[in-house]
Amino acid sequence: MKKVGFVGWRGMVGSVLMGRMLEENDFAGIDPVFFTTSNVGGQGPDIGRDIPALKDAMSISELAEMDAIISCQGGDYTKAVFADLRASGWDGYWIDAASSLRMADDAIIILDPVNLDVIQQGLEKGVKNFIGGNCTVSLMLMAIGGLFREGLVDWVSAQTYQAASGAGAQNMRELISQMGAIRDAVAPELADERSNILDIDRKVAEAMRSEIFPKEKFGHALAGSLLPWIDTQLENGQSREEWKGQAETNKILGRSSPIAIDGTCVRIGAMRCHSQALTIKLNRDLPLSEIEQIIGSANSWVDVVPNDRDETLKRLTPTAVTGGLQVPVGRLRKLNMGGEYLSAFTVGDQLLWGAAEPLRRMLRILLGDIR
Ligand SMILES: NC(=O)C1=CN([C@@H]2O[C@H](COP(=O)(O)OP(=O)(O)OC[C@H]3O[C@@H](n4cnc5c(N)ncnc54)[C@H](OP(=O)(O)O)[C@@H]3O)[C@@H](O)[C@H]2O)C=CC1
Ligand SMILES: N[C@@H](CC(=O)OP(=O)(O)O)C(=O)O
Repeated sequence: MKKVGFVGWRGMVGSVLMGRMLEENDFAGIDPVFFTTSNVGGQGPDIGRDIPALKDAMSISELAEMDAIISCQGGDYTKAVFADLRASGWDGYWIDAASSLRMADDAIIILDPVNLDVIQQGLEKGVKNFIGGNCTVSLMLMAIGGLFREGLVDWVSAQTYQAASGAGAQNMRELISQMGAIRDAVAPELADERSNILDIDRKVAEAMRSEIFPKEKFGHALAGSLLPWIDTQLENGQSREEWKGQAETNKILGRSSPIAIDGTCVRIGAMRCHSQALTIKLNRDLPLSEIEQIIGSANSWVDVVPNDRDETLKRLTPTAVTGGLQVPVGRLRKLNMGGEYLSAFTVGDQLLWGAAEPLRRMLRILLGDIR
């Protein structure tokens, strides 16, 4: 029985992880120990069997008793304990949803349907740090990993439509509050079918620009609008989210000669699904049917949606995809620029493949259940 410590299990990503682990009976093969930063001695989650009281997530000696630790607690927590834990001589497996350790030389970014070979080679070499990738990058690779696997990609430009969940649980709540505030600002006019739409529009804009509009978390109106900047500003003009596209994709794929990936990352008012419009420069002019076959056979979750209006609107939206592991990719067509220029649109649940799912699967890899 492997002792596995869980930190951050009651947060948003952690709760999704717990739900998936229960669905997949992942607790059966391990001896789980739950940690907390706020409620030492309290009750852990209901996993259908007795578990010890919550342990102190800041205690290096208690963490050091674990064979593996899965953290969904966030980057600040990782920065606070990881170095001290390793310095104490702890040699267990560290599996983390936070970005802090992703680009470290002694860490592998985990997305096993795409890079199981890289993970296995790392394990053979003694790598002990396995970090979940950025949600946008992971979902892009789940969608078009087949094209990378076949060596067909010259470059990718990704224009993203990212959900509120990527900014955190409180931001999801704020998005809904913003929607409510907009509706409340024009409730009488909406109830009157004869009211003037331009009056409604003016009142909505006034409400969204007003001082009392709920925007503490996002800093701006997201509902009824969009925010074309995610994460911090870099000197080269990219946002950090945009920078992650190339850096993490190439690390996940284990490439020494990087493939160029770039685009504009945009926050929109979806709840937990990130969408992306991809322009892919192929190095060969392959027939679309062959491209669809390569994309669709890359893993068990990618789902090629025919480039048909009704099918697209039924299957390729955040509403259709939310809460599911399938990663649909559609709008596949050659662009006017030429036969090597492919357009695609993909949607994925960023709390599943974008956060929790690679972590639980890494545990299964360590247990020898995924190979
Ligand atoms: N949100 C996302 O889309 C993604 C997030 N990540 C990473 O995962 C980390 C955690 O993200 P996320 O799950 O969104 O963070 P949350 O804020 O939901 O949870 C983090 C921790 O906050 C504490 N907490 C305090 N109040 C509450 C409350 N009311 N309900 C639940 N937990 C509470 C809990 O710690 P305790 O029990 O110890 O008090 C919890 O583990 C991020 O910092 C990021 O590094 C990675 C990929 C995607
Ligand atoms: N930055 C992502 C969410 C996230 O947590 O990313 P990362 O794991 O790279 O910090 C978003 O806002 O949608």
